[in-house]
Amino acid sequence: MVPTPITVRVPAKVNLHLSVGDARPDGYHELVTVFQALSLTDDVTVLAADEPALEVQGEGADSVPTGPENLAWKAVRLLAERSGRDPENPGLRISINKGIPVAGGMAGGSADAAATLQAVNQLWRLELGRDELSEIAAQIGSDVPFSLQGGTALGTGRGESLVPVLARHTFHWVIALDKEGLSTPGVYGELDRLRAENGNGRIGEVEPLLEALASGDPRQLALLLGNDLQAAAVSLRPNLRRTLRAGVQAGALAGVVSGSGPTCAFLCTDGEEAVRVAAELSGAGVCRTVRVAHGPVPGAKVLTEEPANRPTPPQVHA
Ligand SMILES: C[C@](O)(CO)[C@H](O)COP(=O)(O)OP(=O)(O)OC[C@H]1O[C@@H](n2ccc(N)nc2=O)[C@H](O)[C@@H]1O
Ligand SMILES: Nc1ncnc2c1ncn2[C@@H]1O[C@H](COP(=O)(O)OP(=O)(O)OP(=O)(O)O)[C@@H](O)[C@H]1O
Repeated sequence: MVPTPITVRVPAKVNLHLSVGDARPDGYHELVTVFQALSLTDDVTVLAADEPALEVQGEGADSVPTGPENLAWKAVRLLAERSGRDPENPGLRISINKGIPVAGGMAGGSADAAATLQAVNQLWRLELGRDELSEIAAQIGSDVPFSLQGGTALGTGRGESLVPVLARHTFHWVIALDKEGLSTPGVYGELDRLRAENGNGRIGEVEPLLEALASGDPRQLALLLGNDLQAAAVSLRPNLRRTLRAGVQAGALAGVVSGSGPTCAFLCTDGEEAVRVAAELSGAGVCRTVRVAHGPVPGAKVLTEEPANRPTPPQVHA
């Protein structure tokens, strides 16, 4: 019997706190970060097929590679090797429906890799547990374990070592997408360059932010959002300064560049206020598109409903 296709929904992430240490000998930077999974999602469907194929639809689909460099194929190769299948001909077709901005600092490719791990684990009945999947996820990329786990988590090492964090209540966000993406290694490289030139501007300790998350008060959390990569992203994309200012002028409590950027995330007092801020920011003409989102949401999850029933995320075109 041909197994039924498996669809997994997987969230974007924002780093509420991203403290970047020095570059390590392996080229990675030591991080202390707090991830939150947001309600912008990709759906990844995996089904058995004679010829391997990968198709991408949705937000930014044209700029996503469909060949072996797609992180979803990397996930398949690792699971095939582990289960004694041919990594070059795994007998799978993958279909990705993107709602997460591509190259936006929201872990879009990592999300698809995490979703593929979940889907193929189920399709091939591998019965790999959470820890095993997490260990494979870390071989794909630093953000992939968090895409599997979701929620709110403290990440250390290169970001792959996770512990869940208590976050009371739901937080409401406005997400401003820029015209083009930024390269993650390029932004880390720019931070190294800026630090060599100007010394070590670093955000503070993570503990006050963890307390704000536990209190559930968005006003307290807003004061503590911070990202060491922000200066580097702004240096490479100076228009982000204007976007960050415009979000706060529109009524957000605070704004921060998401991960390596160029997406900016604005924290708002509640859901209604987020919709209002999104409309105003959209009218300011500083970014390509504005979305509203909330978090935390769960990590990669097999969908029991039909993907056709997927709710359309609220979207405001700038
Ligand atoms: C910016 C963040 O999104 C914040 O969560 C992540 O640090 C990036 O995670 P990612 O996209 O999964 O990154 P990876 O695929 O693991 O690494 C891509 C490149 O980013 C840089 N990189 C990544 C993670 C890290 N802790 N230090 C780094 O310097 C390295 O140049 C690396 O070659
Ligand atoms: N499934 C995928 N979806 C999107 N991009 C992918 C995928 N697989 C590989 N890529 C490549 O990865 C690059 C970065 O895309 P991605 O959307 O993961 O960036 P990002 O969100 O900035 O990543 P991160 O926040 O993890 O640093 C893209 O330009 C694309 O070439």
